[in-house]
Amino acid sequence: MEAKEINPNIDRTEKVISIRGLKKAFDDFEVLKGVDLDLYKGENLVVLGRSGTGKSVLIKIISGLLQADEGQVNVLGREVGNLTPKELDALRLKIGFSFQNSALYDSMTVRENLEFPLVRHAKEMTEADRDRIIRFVLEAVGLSQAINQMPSELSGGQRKRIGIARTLILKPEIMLYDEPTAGLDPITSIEINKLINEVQRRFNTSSIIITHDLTCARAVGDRVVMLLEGQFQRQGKFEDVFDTKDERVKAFYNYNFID
Ligand SMILES: Nc1ncnc2c1ncn2[C@@H]1O[C@H](COP(=O)(O)OP(=O)(O)OP(=O)(O)O)[C@@H](O)[C@H]1O
Repeated sequence: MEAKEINPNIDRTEKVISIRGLKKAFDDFEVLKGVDLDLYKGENLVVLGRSGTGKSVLIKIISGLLQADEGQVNVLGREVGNLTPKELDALRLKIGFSFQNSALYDSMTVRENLEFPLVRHAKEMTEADRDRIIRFVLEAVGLSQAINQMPSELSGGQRKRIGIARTLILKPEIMLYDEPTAGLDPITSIEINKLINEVQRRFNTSSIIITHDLTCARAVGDRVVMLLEGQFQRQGKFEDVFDTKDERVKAFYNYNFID
């Protein structure tokens, strides 16, 4: 897979997420030991790390699903830890989550799955507008023909696309992708990587992509950071992150390309 052509439209004067000194422990197990992180407007930032290093904990804290023990977590100009539940709900509407399992409702058609967030959060919208937006996001993910299908009739890659369409429907400013290529074959993974880049360009989103798939990291990351032992040890362009004598980083790279 080709390396990412860095998005020329990144605005490095505007941070959509800014984290300083973030710490999080569960009982006496310190998962995040003082993490600093900035996400710039229009940027795709990949967070790499082995299983259990705290990548999911990080995005749960960003979205207010978990409380930090220490540190500042600023998202779209708001300090997440200080928000009321109502303010947090409003902030979350600006964040699109693409979950590992796509989180579709199996008993609803694709159209109904996409309609669901609009019915909940854009109650005043006319049916014609809803229909137009549903068709627009389906076209954006390349699945216009699936509108009346059930999720069970779709492949893993197609379900992932519908999951992404459902997050796009509320026009998020930030996208959080949790292991977007997990469980997908290599060709479908490449298609999802392309889609992540298309979403970035077309919807002008800023994204955090958490993954341990180096092909994905290389294909979608304008910048890559590596979470190791509770801190970001390396950051930069994909090639720079792995241009190191650090055995832990080299082991991660070699393991990924073992097969
Ligand atoms: N609510 C919780 N209570 C207790 N421990 C937790 C909780 N959430 C996460 N952990 C622990 O924090 C550590 C980091 O978990 P996390 O899910 O963030 O890992 P990850 O890097 O996303 O890994 P994976 O790639 O496997 O999803 C793990 O050891 C996990 O057991």
